[in-house]
Amino acid sequence: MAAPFIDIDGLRAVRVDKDRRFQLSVPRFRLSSGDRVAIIGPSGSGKSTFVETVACARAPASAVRFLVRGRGQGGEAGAAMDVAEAWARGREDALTRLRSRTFGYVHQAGGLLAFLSVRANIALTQRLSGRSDPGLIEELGAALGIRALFASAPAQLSGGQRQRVAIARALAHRPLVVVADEPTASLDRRNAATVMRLLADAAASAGAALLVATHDEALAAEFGFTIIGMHDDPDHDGGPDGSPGRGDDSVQAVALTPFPAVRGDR
Ligand SMILES: Nc1ncnc2c1ncn2[C@@H]1O[C@H](COP(=O)(O)OP(=O)(O)OP(=O)(O)O)[C@@H](O)[C@H]1O
Repeated sequence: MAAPFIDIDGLRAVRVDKDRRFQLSVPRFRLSSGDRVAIIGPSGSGKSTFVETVACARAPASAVRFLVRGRGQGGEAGAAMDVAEAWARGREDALTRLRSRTFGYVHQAGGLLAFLSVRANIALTQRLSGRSDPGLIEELGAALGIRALFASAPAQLSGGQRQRVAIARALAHRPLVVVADEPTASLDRRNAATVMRLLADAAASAGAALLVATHDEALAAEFGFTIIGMHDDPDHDGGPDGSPGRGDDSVQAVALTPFPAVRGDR
């Protein structure tokens, strides 16, 4: 059995506002090729914090183990990188390389660049990762039904069309892991189901793992996602950094439910 792309034990992420402190604990999380996982929870429960941390866009406060098996120079799945150590040592270049080659990111409202055409938006991830592949851009355009929109500007598209372009962009550099943060939040039910289907199919045919943050558990269940929820963390007892302990109203502490044993290797 191949090693997982993401391998996390005992991760803690912290966000500090003026008078409030939010802490997320992740006891264990693994993501392997072909996995389809949905992080479910109400607004403010830490879904974005989790997926951004997994995608190496946000530094963890601490982690017992945080390994990401990224793409090597030639595009193959390479050796695992110790992401917690890379953050701790300020290895920005290594983290940037890992992000641009390994992850494809779909933002809530598409996150397209207004001054670039649809085609140039899709090509962006290939440029950033140094993997030019015009043929794949054409293929994705056809598969996602946006080929006719390539010369358009993002402002000319509907919300559903923008999300399709965002999906194409997230897959154009052949990432190992596709991360989508509330990809259907701004869409009506029909468009949300269409976008989720396209996202799931595109990730599956690319052999990528898919991690989605959503408040729509029914939609995630419909598309066969393994569902992981957020819950209040009764064990929160203050951190080693001198953070407040249990019973302090200024701390909201939540934990990611441990990954369910859905496969024999977990
Ligand atoms: N910019 C910020 N600065 C400080 N704390 C923040 C910031 N953004 C969010 N938080 C805190 O982190 C917690 C988790 O936020 P996060 O965005 O991860 O939740 P979410 O589940 O993704 O919410 P939503 O569904 O509304 O996007 C929030 O409850 C808030 O207290």
